[in-house]
Amino acid sequence: MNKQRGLLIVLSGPSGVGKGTVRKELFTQPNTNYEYSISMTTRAPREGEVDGIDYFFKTKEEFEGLIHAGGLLEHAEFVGNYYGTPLAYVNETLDAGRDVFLEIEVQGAAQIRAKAPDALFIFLAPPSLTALQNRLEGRGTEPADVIAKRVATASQELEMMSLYDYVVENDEVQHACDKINAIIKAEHCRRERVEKRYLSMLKGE
Ligand SMILES: Nc1nc2c(ncn2[C@@H]2O[C@H](COP(=O)(O)OP(=O)(O)O)[C@@H](O)[C@H]2O)c(=O)[nH]1
Ligand SMILES: Nc1ncnc2c1ncn2[C@@H]1O[C@H](COP(=O)(O)OP(=O)(O)O)[C@@H](O)[C@H]1O
Repeated sequence: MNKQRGLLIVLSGPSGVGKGTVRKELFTQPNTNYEYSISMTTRAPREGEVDGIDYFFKTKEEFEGLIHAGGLLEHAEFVGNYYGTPLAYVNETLDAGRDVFLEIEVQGAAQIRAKAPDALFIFLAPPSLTALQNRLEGRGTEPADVIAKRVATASQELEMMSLYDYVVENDEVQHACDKINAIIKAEHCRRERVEKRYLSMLKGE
């Protein structure tokens, strides 16, 4: 029998909710069987960010070239910059039977839902809008006007929550990680059960 294709896991949510923090924590834990897909962006690197680890940093022209060449699974413009997921890496990894973990904003997640409805969609939600604003201010990576734009965008992003398979509140990082791992495990069990049922139906059992 062919190796089962990996599961595409999409973690999304508003800027500042803690997606990056939760994702990094998930990847420090043993027994994570998923691979992180490093995104492309035209945003300038923040202090300490490394090309090829945090993002593949691209010029606007390079990014637009990738869009036209069909090199991205999804892409979106977020507060003045492009962000996108490399298509070849995702397909190759899934075809090799390994799960792929994307950490992206909501417009990109909606594009993936249209193209790959069998992906697993998890929305990371803040305990409150005030907590979200505090986290963005506390991170200190953006000036006040950019924070204001990100908070304004967050209200629209939160409205997309109901389109996701699961909503996980990021109250405490470890708690959010435990919930995400439990969801992924449960999804694998569900898929195995569906496949078994389908195979036995094909065999006429
Ligand atoms: N659509 C899409 N969004 C992405 C991608 N990579 C990152 N993002 C999202 O773009 C938004 C801005 O990212 P960034 O500037 O790094 O800020 P931060 O995530 O708040 O630290 C965040 O919501 C990211 O999750 C991607 O490949 N595609
Ligand atoms: N559960 C949490 N409780 C308190 N602060 C958090 C939590 N998760 C993340 N943070 C903090 O919030 C800020 C934004 O987190 P980050 O991971 O950069 O968000 P995102 O990637 O969604 O934009 C960071 O300063 C981070 O340390």
